[in-house]
Amino acid sequence: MTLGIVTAGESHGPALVAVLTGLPAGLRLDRGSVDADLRRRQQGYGRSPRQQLETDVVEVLSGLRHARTLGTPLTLVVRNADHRNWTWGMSPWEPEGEPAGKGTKPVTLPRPGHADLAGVLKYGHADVRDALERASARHTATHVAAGAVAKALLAEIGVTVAGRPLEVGGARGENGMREATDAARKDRDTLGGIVEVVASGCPPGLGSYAEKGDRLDARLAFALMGIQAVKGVEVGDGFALARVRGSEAHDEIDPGLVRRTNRAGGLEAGMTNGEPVVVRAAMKPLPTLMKPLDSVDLASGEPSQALVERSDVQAVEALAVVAEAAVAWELARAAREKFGGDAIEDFVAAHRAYLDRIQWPRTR
Ligand SMILES: Cc1cc2nc3c(=O)[nH]c(=O)nc-3n(C[C@H](O)[C@H](O)[C@H](O)COP(=O)(O)O)c2cc1C
Ligand SMILES: C=C(O[C@@H]1CC(C(=O)O)=C[C@@H](OP(=O)(O)O)[C@H]1O)C(=O)O
Repeated sequence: MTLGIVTAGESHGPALVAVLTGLPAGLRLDRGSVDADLRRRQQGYGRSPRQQLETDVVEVLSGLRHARTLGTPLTLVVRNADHRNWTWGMSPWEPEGEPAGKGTKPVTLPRPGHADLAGVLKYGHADVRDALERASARHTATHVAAGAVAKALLAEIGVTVAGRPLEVGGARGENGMREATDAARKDRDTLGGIVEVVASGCPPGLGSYAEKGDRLDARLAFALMGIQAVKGVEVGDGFALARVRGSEAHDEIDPGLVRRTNRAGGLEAGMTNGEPVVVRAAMKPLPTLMKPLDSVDLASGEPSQALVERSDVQAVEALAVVAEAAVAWELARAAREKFGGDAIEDFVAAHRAYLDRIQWPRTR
């Protein structure tokens, strides 16, 4: 038994969709909690005016009745309010009438750092928009909705997951991050940053060392690296561990099987070890600059400048929410693999029986 997800949808198309499989029946979902996470993802200092156009809320098309899962595919939809400005430009069928609104002219000025150049070459598109629409991080909205479902499942076994921004453009602290954002906006530039996600309450033994695809550290890295603009992932003390000795790197074990430190970020040999899971993700500066970078016009082959669109100056707070959802999803997937069950009661009972077997948590 495992969780599966397929998402679809373009940034300015009618809607974004996620189909989730492998959920147990009887899991209670709270619409307000899903919408609250969608709202958190839209917030953050430095977001684009697009966020004023959108009020992301979840719609459910299947798999849920009276707020309880049916154990069948759960279909989540988040509509794009901005689509009303793109009905001609993003029409799924041959557009009718005269070109109107946005997206009517082909984009031929690829932005360094975005999907634009490799996307048109790979798929044979004449219009960069055909690549950027799906590459856009807009569809992280559906992953956040899925993450809210995963968090509801994890809550049944006492696991909580929380993401937060640590740095924006090298600056720490709320004021520092805001100042850095304001300075970049003034210079018509963009920033990246670092986020951290901590999951508490995981029992030892989620994930496995059996194959590399089973290793939870590898799966978390994949889940985080799969988010747009994430270029580095760190588990626990990560890169810093490479610079210290073993005596300073590992987490010694005390009676009660607790650790004095958590440099491993709660993961050893691809498994949770009972300590909080701690992972970080590094985001590069966003590719759409108001002061555009040099590029080439694909229509003429002549030197030019990249497409200037509205853009976030930075989206690190949004990334913290998306990364939280990604970690929640991977942990929920590992928990489904370990505890199984068609009904939520079976899942919870299997978790309880496991804790009883390993006598967790241990008392000193
Ligand atoms: C929450 C979020 C918001 C983003 N907003 C923008 C944006 O407004 N402008 C932009 O150029 N890139 C934005 N990006 C990043 C691009 O989607 C990303 O850089 C692009 O798809 C290329 O993929 P890569 O950076 O992973 O190579 C955002 C990413 C995330 C996670
Ligand atoms: C729409 C969202 O993020 C978008 C992600 C994005 C990109 O290139 O990734 C580019 C921008 O799109 P637009 O040009 O429509 O403003 C962001 O606003 C969102 O997060 O909801």
